[in-house]
Amino acid sequence: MGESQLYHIGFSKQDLGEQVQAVLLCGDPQRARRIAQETDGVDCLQVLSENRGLNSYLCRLPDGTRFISATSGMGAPSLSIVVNELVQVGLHQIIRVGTCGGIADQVKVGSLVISQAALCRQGAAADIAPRDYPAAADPFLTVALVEAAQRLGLDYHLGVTASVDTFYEGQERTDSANPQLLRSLQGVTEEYRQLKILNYEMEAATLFKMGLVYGFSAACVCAVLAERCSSEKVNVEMKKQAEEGAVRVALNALKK
Ligand SMILES: O=P(O)(O)O[C@H]1O[C@H](CO)[C@@H](O)[C@H]1O
Ligand SMILES: O=c1cc[nH]c(=O)[nH]1
Repeated sequence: MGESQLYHIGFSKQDLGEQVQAVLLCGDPQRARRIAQETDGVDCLQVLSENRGLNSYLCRLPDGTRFISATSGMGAPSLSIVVNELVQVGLHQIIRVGTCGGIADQVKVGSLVISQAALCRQGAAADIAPRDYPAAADPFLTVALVEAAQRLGLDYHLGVTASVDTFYEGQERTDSANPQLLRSLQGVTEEYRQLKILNYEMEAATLFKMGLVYGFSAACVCAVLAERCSSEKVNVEMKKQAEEGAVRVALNALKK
């Protein structure tokens, strides 16, 4: 690794060559790879790094738009490191392309949630800004995602996301190694449903606070893989199709 390459993401500003501003950022490294190498209309110009499984790829769309497809890893601590380094190499626009569990009744498996803001139950975010600092997405980039979903005719919901630090306890799952939830977490999903929160995921709120504090545009589109008010299960049969919808929306929002 050369000296100017960032320690975790494993590439430097120089590796990007021409101007690149946007990143599609996924928790799953294989989703980042599929966007770059298996998506119609995406030309993968270079594997930038696979350091620590934080895969990143330099890509080009048919209209010439260059972007990076990259992995944040799961959860806010990993995302905070990757995003900090992406900003250091000059990236200004970060769209999280994730998966989530639906909370609101209308948020069904296979649909998409575009987050306008997030409830932040994330420890890492407290190292970025005070706890009460807003976790709001960039409005312009969020509208670009909404317009892309409309153009593509995909089923989407726009609203508030709950970003939490754990997939099991924090999302009120009891079918796990820890069936005994803290009293403070018992009933939290129903409380969020009543607060009109749309979905659970694990990175958006910290990304949004970082965007506002560091001065880059942040947005998030997630594919819905579970309906948490009726089940704890992730619907693996629908995963590929739902993820492809989120990827198409993000790519469509990037076009010049
Ligand atoms: O599919 P990704 O982008 O990883 O997002 C969701 O999936 C992971 C949990 O399964 C968490 O990272 C959560 O936010
Ligand atoms: O239920 C889910 C599904 C995907 N990702 C989450 O964080 N929760």
